[in-house]
Amino acid sequence: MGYRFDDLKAACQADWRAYIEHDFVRRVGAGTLAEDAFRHYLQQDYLFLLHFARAYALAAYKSRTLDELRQAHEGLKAILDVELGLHIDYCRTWGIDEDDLATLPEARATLAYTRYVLDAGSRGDLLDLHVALAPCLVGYGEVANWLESQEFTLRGEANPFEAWIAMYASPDFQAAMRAEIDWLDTRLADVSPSRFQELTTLFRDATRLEIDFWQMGLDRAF
Ligand SMILES: Cc1ncc(CN)c(N)n1
Repeated sequence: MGYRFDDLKAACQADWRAYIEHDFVRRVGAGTLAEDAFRHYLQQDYLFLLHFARAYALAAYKSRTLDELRQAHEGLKAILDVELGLHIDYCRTWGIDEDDLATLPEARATLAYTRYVLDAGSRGDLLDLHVALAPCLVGYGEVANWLESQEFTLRGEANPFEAWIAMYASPDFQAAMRAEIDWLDTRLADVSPSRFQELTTLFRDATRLEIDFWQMGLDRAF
């Protein structure tokens, strides 16, 4: 019997729930997050996305087939042309312009998470890299779905974070999340128990670094 993406989540259930249901996320849903905490998060997320674009470029380098190269190219385009573009527009509505973004100091949580993923991808193969990237892509899709299912979530214009939730609940983002899960399900089906343990460590570490990223926003930490 092969492994699936859900087995990775099941192996790190407590960390995964702590990530998806973090206080930062709850306050975004309820519309009660302090504005300066959200602004700090948005600024650091710009730096995060730049490094994640590099991770997709690394996925291209690690590719062995034309299909894998195309997949890496699509991932890179999705970050550069869609998510980063939306992010820059969205930052503007929060009073942060592109020049401010270009000169931001990098917080430790941003540094730790992004370099961890790039290192995991450099040392390992394409599957290691995808597993290290999965909490990012799959996690935010799940955060949006979880918020949409919660009674405390304030919908519509009354919630200052509505557009942020909508971005990750959008059909495009959800489709990208499902495609990533399908790809991981196919790859994980063939791995041995010891390889699955190695991948679980990567997945757990990346999930814990996502938790630190939310906390960095709440604490306005550098
Ligand atoms: C920290 C973080 N993790 C995930 C995502 C969703 N791509 C993001 N924008 N920022």
